[in-house]
Amino acid sequence: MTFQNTREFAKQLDAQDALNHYQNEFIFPKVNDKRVIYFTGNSLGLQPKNTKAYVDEVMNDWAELAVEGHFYAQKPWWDYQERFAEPLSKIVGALPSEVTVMNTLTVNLHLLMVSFYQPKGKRYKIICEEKAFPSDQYMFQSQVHFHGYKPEDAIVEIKRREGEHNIRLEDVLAKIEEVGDELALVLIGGVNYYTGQVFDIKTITAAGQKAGAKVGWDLAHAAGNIKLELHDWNVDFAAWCSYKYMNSGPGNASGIFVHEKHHNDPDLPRFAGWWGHNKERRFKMEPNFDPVHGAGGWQISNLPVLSLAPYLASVEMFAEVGMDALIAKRDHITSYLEFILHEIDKEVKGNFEIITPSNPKERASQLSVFLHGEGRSLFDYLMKNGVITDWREPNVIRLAPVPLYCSYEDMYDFGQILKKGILGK
Ligand SMILES: Cc1ncc(COP(=O)(O)O)c(C=O)c1O
Ligand SMILES: Nc1c(O)cccc1C(=O)C[C@H](N)C(=O)O
Repeated sequence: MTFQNTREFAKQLDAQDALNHYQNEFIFPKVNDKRVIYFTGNSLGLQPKNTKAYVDEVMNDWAELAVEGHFYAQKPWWDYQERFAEPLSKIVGALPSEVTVMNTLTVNLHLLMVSFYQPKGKRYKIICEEKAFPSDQYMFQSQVHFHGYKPEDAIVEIKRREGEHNIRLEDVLAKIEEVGDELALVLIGGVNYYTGQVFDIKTITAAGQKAGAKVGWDLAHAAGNIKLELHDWNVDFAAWCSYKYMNSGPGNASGIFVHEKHHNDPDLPRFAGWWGHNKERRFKMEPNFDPVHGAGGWQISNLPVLSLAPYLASVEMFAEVGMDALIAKRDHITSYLEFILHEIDKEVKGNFEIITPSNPKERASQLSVFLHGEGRSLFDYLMKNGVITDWREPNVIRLAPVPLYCSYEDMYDFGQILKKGILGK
């Protein structure tokens, strides 16, 4: 399709967009009395209008039933997490028994590393991506320390080549081969938070496992954003947060995936708690731990139902929309945004550099743009004029045109505001 940088054209695309009406299901902040153009769903998704009803339901049940709500609430609290199995398994391409919701992302990755990072003899190294999200870097450092290794020896980063912004698949595979029988774990962000690069999860997982390692994924920027087939790709484990593309609210609960092949492994260590104990016998208060079969066996504490309520509202919306429809719009609107950026760049004789891969197979709902020659004042101008984006040092803005609530007209409007911000200076 040949794109045009006009309002009429953008409106035409909106009129043809089957997901366009979903923007009415969300609450947008306002700037200058106008709803904002929201590009930061990769950091914190917008609040869906129906979320409040899910939270109110728990609040009302708590008020009316108090402790009895565990068993007699409209959605009883004691097995509230089971409502996620079906819809969430579809979002991440898993069997229902392979997923559950609990804790928060970094905590879950630590807990999964208890099971899947078991350094022994010469096999103790972890491969991760260079400049992983800082929380992951701190996690790797503290995990290898905990096991008595030195981070500079045990953590192997896959580097970008000189002058390149993204990591090449061939370099990941070469590094796995090079580390070989010293490799205990590969753990990478499925979508890089800074560049938006999507990794080839299937190929990397197979290569890591061929080298004798376990392979896990941090799917913070992937869940609800890219097509995942975690079961078929034979991924050992994964975890994600729910507050970005899945719109569940600040700091909210995480999801985990543990492949079926590990469900009956008696030698797998894990940190246990009563919510991972045999569901039928949980309240018998027995002394010996008998894990729930499946990912549920990794649960520890009873559930933060108030934080799961918005997440449940979200997964039900995703089940209704379906990942295929979301992804079709995601690719189209991201390409339209890319086109707008190129057009404005020409008009202002600028020097924008989109550091996200241009190949649609290697990117999802994010374009990260190096604004050479521009400073933070441009970002401030955008924010003051109703474009919510984020700024990452040295001068990259990240733009996530989330398909559930961004419109093509938003992309056009953004281009006009950007142009004014640059030429008006
Ligand atoms: C890739 C990645 N990993 C980990 C985190 C940290 O998540 P949390 O604070 O929920 O543990 C984030 C975002 O905050 C992230 O983008
Ligand atoms: N969770 C966040 C927060 O509480 C404050 C600021 C940012 C965040 C984020 O989630 C950042 C996000 N992981 C990122 O990709 O930058």
